[in-house]
Amino acid sequence: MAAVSRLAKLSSISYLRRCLSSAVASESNPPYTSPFLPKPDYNLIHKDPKNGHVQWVFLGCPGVGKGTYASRLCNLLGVPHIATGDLVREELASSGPFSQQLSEIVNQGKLVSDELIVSLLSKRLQAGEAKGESGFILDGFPRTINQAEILEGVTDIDLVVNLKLREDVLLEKCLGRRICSECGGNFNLASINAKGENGNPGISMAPLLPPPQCMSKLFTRSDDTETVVKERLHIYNEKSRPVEEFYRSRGKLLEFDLPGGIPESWPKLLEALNLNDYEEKQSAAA
Ligand SMILES: Nc1ncnc2c1ncn2[C@@H]1O[C@H](COP(=O)(O)OP(=O)(O)O)[C@@H](O)[C@H]1O
Repeated sequence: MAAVSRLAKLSSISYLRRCLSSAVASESNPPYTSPFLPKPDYNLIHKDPKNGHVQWVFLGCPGVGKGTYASRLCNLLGVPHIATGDLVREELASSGPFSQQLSEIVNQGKLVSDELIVSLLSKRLQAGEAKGESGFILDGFPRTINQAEILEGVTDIDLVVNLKLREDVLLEKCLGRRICSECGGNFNLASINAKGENGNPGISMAPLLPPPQCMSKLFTRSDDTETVVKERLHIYNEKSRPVEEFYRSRGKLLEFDLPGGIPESWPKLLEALNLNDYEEKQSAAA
């Protein structure tokens, strides 16, 4: 973005480098190893995932549920959930210097410049570092090959989860999405019953209804209209789909086809991540 100087770009990228490498290099916390690397060390994740050494990325089309599943995993593993879409919306709401430009970009379903996203992400990491955070699950970043290369230049990502769902279902989910203006909770009013097609099974998802106290405070994201969602899906295919191949070729991509709503998908995702026992132990200890 023109308003962000090249110097600011360089300093934010170097800040990202410092933050991320300090999280990786801490001696008391040896680097986390993903169970999906070519030579997996399944023990590490079961020993103490609460040590914060999770450096994961969630990829997937708009509406697939990156935020829902990434935030559940973050709660389970005790690491921060960093969603660049949330950072963009916070910046928009703050009426700061970029908010006008951002609102035009977001409401057309386009991507914000790599420069500005890296700058917002760097600020978020700086704030987290000040609070003693380590590890992360990134949701919605990287979204371009350039962003993936910047990230690769500053730290090792252990695992990239690619959530997948049919495009007709993605559209219905985005149109049904509602957010509570008070608690920030994400809900969905859509009741999805998509028939099987091309040899693939049908898919059903029950609505994710808000509690009664949120009902009157629900709003729809301004970019969740049919035209804008279709544009976001188009941009995903053009700019973000290549990021899947970027990680696939590095042996870091875990493909996960969502079998249904949260009740069906969450246990299967934990199983795919080798975390099902871990959740049971956590609940027993709680
Ligand atoms: N990594 C990124 N690069 C560029 N733009 C981004 C990025 N992350 C978020 N955005 C902007 O914020 C908007 C909302 O992002 P997000 O909440 O992740 O939505 P989605 O449901 O499309 O995954 C995007 O459409 C885009 O304009």
